[in-house]
Amino acid sequence: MAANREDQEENKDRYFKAVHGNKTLLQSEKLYEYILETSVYPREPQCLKEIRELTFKHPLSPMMTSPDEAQFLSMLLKLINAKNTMEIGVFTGYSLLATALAIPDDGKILALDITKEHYEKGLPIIQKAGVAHKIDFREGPALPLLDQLIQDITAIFNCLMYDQQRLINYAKFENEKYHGTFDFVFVDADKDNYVNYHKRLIELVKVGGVIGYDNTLWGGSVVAPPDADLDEHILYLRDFVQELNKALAVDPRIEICQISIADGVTLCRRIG
Ligand SMILES: C[S@@+](CC[C@H](N)C(=O)[O-])C[C@H]1O[C@@H](n2cnc3c(N)ncnc32)[C@H](O)[C@@H]1O
Repeated sequence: MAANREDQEENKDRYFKAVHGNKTLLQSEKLYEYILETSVYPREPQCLKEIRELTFKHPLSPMMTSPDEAQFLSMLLKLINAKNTMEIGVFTGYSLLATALAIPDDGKILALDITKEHYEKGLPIIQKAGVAHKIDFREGPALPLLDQLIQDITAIFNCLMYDQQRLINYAKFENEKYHGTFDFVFVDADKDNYVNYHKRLIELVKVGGVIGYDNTLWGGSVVAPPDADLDEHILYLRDFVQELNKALAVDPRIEICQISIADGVTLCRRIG
């Protein structure tokens, strides 16, 4: 019986690690499990649970946004009344579905991912949840897609300006044109491009809007000593995450807040 209980505990531990990977910075996995079991899973909508369970079978499942972070983002979206949103890095769609559920019925999510392959796995669940109409998924590397978006917005404003230039104050319009339209942007993709994303997103998010950068503590590696024995992939991206954190800390156009949830998420509220 005792051996059985030990086996069960060991299986539980193995399951926990397989499922959650390194998705917590908490000292104790038991504490993390407590948070999930007490506050997150009992409140998790059935469709999110389905997409989570589907994703756990995927070999890349540790990439999924953690359920406690998704719950946090969902609350944040409601607090700021977000309606027009963007997500960079969709994977199977767990954080995307959490966003789609949190915004109003006429809300929008521009969802960018380099591949549609994983999104297509989660899509039937998103459709069944009745929120697919809020999602505009675009496949491709996000950086050129953002550049195109900025070009399109500029072209629309230029047309408007041409039509209306006798009626409005040109200088005022010129200032307004980049003042962004997005209430919220969640970035959870290629870390080596985060600084490049920030250069674009700061134009696209509205003043008062929020950009959330995921993985900004990068498994705690941001404070690892130079001779630490880190995985090559972690080590390579750590420099980019540190560079981003430094850049955000001194950017006068935003207020920031580093949230120590999951792998760290930095919220940036545009103020200018
Ligand atoms: C950490 S996963 C996103 C997890 C997702 N937020 C979730 O809740 O499951 C990162 C995603 O970024 C995508 N990605 C990587 N590089 C990209 C790029 N250059 N442009 C767009 N998406 C990219 C990957 O295809 C992957 O789906």
